[in-house]
Amino acid sequence: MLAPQDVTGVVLAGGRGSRMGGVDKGLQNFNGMPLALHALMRLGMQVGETLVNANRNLAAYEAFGAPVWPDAAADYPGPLAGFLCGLAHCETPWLVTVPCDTPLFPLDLVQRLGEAALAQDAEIAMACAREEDGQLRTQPVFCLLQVGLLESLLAFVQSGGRKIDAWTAQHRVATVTFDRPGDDPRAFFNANTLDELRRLELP
Ligand SMILES: Nc1nc2c(ncn2[C@@H]2O[C@H](COP(=O)(O)OP(=O)(O)OP(=O)(O)O)[C@@H](O)[C@H]2O)c(=O)[nH]1
Ligand SMILES: [Mg+2]
Repeated sequence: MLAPQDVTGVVLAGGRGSRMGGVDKGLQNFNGMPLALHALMRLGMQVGETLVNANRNLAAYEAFGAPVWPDAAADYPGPLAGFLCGLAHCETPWLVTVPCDTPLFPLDLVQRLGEAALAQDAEIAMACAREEDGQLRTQPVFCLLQVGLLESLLAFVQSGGRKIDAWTAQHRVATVTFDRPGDDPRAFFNANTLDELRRLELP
């Protein structure tokens, strides 16, 4: 088993939130608490250290109590910028990423990704789950990464790469499907719009 103290968790909150009208998505309330704080608390139970990657309203994120780091480049190159930021500030052998907009993600996310990574001697473990349309799809923003991948990711992003799957395909990846009896079918539902956010709040 991967020991929680060997893992740093980063909450990805550095996007533009354009489908939400340009608001800072991580600071929008979900059941009365900012989305990114939900993610941070859920992740904090599963790992030794946590970080937040955000590019706006840094003081609001700092109030959550974890270190906050913005992207090194200010041009919003996408979620991989958050992976880079997390790897650059990670002091443990593994980093796990979660987006700020998926507040119901599994409480055993890190444990199951870690088990698969170790069992398959993988450098990366990625979640896979059923979406609202019923289709199973990889969930590339839920990723467990060996910290030594920083150089590889830096080279990929510097050469213009933006797609998570295109980068992870260069490495040994274990895919973990969260589709067991007892798994919450809504665990990976995310909120891209305010409507989706209100719908996620329903029981
Ligand atoms: N650091 C960083 N994170 C990003 C960037 N773009 C997206 N993300 C994060 O990656 C995750 C998935 O991205 P999206 O769901 O597309 O979120 P978003 O980009 O804020 O929203 P849209 O602008 O509507 O696409 C979210 O947790 C975002 O915060 C970026 O340029 N930099
Ligand atoms: Mg986006």
